[in-house]
Amino acid sequence: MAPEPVNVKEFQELARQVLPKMYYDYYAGGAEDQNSLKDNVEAFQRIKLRPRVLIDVSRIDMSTSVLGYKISAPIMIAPTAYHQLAHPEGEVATARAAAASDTIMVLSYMSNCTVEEVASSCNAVRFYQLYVNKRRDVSAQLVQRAERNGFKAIVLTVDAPRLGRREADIRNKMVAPELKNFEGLMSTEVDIDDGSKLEAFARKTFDDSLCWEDLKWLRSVTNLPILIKGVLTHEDARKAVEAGVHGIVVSNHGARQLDHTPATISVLEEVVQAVGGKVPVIFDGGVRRGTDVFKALALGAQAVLVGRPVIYGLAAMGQNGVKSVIEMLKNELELTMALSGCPNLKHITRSHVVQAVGGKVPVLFDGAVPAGTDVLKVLPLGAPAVLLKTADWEAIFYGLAAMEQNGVKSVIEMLKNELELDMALSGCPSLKHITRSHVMTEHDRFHSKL
Ligand SMILES: Cc1cc2nc3c(=O)[nH]c(=O)nc-3n(C[C@H](O)[C@H](O)[C@H](O)COP(=O)(O)O)c2cc1C
Ligand SMILES: CCCCC(=O)C(=O)O
Repeated sequence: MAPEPVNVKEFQELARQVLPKMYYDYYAGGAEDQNSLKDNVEAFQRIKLRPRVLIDVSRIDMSTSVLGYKISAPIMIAPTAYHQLAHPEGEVATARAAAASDTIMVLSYMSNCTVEEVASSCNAVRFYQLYVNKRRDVSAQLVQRAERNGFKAIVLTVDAPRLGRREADIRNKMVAPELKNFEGLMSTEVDIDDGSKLEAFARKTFDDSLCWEDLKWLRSVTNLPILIKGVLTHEDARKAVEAGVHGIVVSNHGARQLDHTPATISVLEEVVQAVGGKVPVIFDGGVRRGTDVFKALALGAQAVLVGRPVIYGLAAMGQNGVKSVIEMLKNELELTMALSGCPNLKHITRSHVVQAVGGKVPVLFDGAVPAGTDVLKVLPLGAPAVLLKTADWEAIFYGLAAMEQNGVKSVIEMLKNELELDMALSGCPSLKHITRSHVMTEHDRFHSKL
C-alpha cells in the first residue's frame, strides 16, 4: 500500500498510479513547452518570507469572506473539468468535500455531474464557471439553471477563446466525454480521428468572438455577481473594473492556455494595484503549500483557488482525498501564520514577503529554439519579421532531413499555427495588435517591485 501522503504534492503520484495515462496527462499537462507550468510553481520559491516575532499567535483565525460568503480559510476549489474521469462520484464528491471543509467550490462548465446533482448533494457555497458558447442560448440556459439552483456567482473564464495547445492531449487523442448538462441542448460530439477531441470540442463550441461588450449580454441573463477569470495585466484589470465586474481572478488557467505567460504570482501585485481595492482579487496557479497561500495574500489576494491538487486528491481517495488536500493546505497556512506572527489574515501584509535577489540573465530570443511564442515575443520588441535562415535554424534542417520538402513545410506551418494560436490567446487579431506591452522581460521584472 502506498504511504499516506503528508503534503499535497504527494497526491500527484498517487493519482498518477490510479489514473489511465490519457486522463493523468490531461490533468497534469500544460501548454506547448510547459514553461509557464513550471514557472507557476517555481516563482513561489523566488519570494521569501519576512516573519515577525514575539506576537501572540496562540489563536489563529484564518476565516474570511468572498463576495459576502464566509469561509473557514482563503482556500477555494478552482473550476476544473471532468471530475468523473478522476472518480466515479465526480463533482458531487468534490462539492461534499468543499462543504466539509467549509469552503467555496467553483463548478466547471465542463462538469460531468449536472448543476442540479451538485446543488442537491450538499450545502457548500458554489459559484458557477462559464464558457460562452457560440450558441448563446445554451450558455444563458446553463447560467439560469445555476442561478435557480442556488449558485452564488458566475465566474466567466476569459482566457480560452480557443483551447491551448496541449501536446500530450494531441498525442493521446484525448476524448471529449459526454456532458449531461448539455443533454437536450446541444450535441457534445466531435467528429475527428486525430488530435485532441477536447480541442476540437472547444473550437466547435466556444465563442472566440467574445469581447468586453458581451459582459452586457451576460448581465442581461443573470442577476448573479460576475467574476472574470484569466486576467494577467493591469490593462485588463482596469477594463474589468470599468466594465463593472464584481471580482477578478488572476489566472493563466494553470498554464494550459498560452505558454510563456508569466507565473501568476509574479503579476498578482500589478493587478491588485490596478484594481485599487474596488473589487476582490482572487488568485490561482501553482498553489501547493500553505506558504504559497500566505504569499498570495501578502501580495493582495483575497483568496486562492486550487486546481490540480484537488483533482489528484479526488483521483486518489475520492471525497476524503479532496478534503485532505484542502485541510493540509489550511493546516500549513495556519502554521505559516503562526511562524510569521500573523494571528489573523489582516495581519498578513506586503511587508511579510520580499522578492529574492538575483535571477537569470535575460535571454529573449535565441534563434535555435523556434516556437510560435518566440515569434510573438520578438515582434513587439521591434522586429518587423523573423528571418529564418536555414544555416542557423536547426528545426528547418531536421524537418528537411526527416521529411524533405514536406518536413520543411510542416515546420513552417507548425510555427504559423502556433503563432496564430498565441495571437488568439493574447487578444491580437492582427500583427499590429502585438505591442511592447504584450511581453515582459527579466529587465522589466527587476524594475517592478517583485
Ligand atoms: C484538468 C484541468 C481542467 C481545468 N478545467 C477548467 C475549466 O473547465 N474551466 C476553467 O475556467 N478553468 C479550468 N482549469 C483551470 C483551473 O481553474 C485553474 O485556473 C488552474 O488549475 C490553477 O492552477 P493549478 O492547477 O496549478 O492550481 C482547469 C485546470 C485543470 C488542471
Ligand atoms: C474543452 C475543455 C475545457 C476544460 C479546460 O478548461 C481545461 O482543460 O483547461
